[in-house]
Amino acid sequence: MIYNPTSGREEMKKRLPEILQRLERGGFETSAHATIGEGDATLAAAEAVSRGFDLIIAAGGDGTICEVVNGMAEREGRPPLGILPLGTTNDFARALGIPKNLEYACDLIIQQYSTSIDVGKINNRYFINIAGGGSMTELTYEVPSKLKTMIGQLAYYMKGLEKLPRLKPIELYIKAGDREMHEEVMLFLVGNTNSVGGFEKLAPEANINDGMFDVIILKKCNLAEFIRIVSLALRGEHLSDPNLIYFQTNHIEINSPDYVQLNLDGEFGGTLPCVMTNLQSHLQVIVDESGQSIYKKKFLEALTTPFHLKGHGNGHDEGE
Ligand SMILES: Nc1ncnc2c1ncn2[C@@H]1O[C@H](COP(=O)(O)OP(=O)(O)OP(=O)(O)O)[C@@H](O)[C@H]1O
Repeated sequence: MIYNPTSGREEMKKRLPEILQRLERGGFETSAHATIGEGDATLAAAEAVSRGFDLIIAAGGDGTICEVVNGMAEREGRPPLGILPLGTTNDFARALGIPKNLEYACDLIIQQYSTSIDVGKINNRYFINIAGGGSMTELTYEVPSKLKTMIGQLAYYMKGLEKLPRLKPIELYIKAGDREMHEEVMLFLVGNTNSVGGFEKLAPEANINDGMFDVIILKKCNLAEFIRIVSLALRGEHLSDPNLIYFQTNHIEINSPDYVQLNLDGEFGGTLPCVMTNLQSHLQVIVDESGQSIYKKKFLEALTTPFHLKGHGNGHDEGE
């Protein structure tokens, strides 16, 4: 297990022994590595593959999972990946239906049912959820970790509000299949899953193993339009808006005369130009076999079992 002790609200600092014990009880012999800073999860994952571990668990936010995937993606004989979501938003875990409750997420890993997922390759790096650039996309790595520890998701909204008055368009040259574009845009997002930045309906058509990226480009607009489109996106009603360009592709090249930073799964990922290719079904990831999260199942069980009330059982509250 490769875990980031600083992810989200730093839960792993307290819960490591309990989590390892749960996995051991589930039949695993475990070894844990605490990351010490940027890039460490990538090195640890590459080493875990060469040492022949049967399973690698990434415990952290999307940034940590992405670093782990970067250590595994190129290696032959890579084992499946398990996820313990510990970040602030956990878009990737949400897209795969992996519960945020750590006990349930461990139980899922113990079941060891895996499915293959697409991985995005961008220049010489990899992403699992999203690559993007332009206004607001740098927000995810500008929010200080301490602030996220203290106030969670709210830290992103605060930073977003602070940046709103300084929105600026960028000039992009885009090539994807037969499509060639030259546009002034506010931002571009290349998604691998349907869940981005806590917006669960941003790319409703996205499928985790269809071999396709979902590309969303917001054309140059003013502040009022920007806010209107963000609120439409929250409801999943944004795709037909004339300010948006939306298409699917498995390969895209983006260039710009401007200095444009790239955001890969919530972390800084270099600058444009970039070439992105979708590596279909490249990685095995442990998910819920029935497609319904254990958390949801237990919740539904609790609703439909008349005597599943407080004081019944061992008194240990496993709910979220
Ligand atoms: N020991 C450490 N101390 C400080 N930073 C670390 C440490 N280990 C890893 N990191 C950094 O943490 C970042 C990844 O954080 P991660 O995405 O897991 O959590 P988060 O940022 O709290 O969650 P979210 O992305 O949902 O907001 C990477 O930039 C990585 O370099």
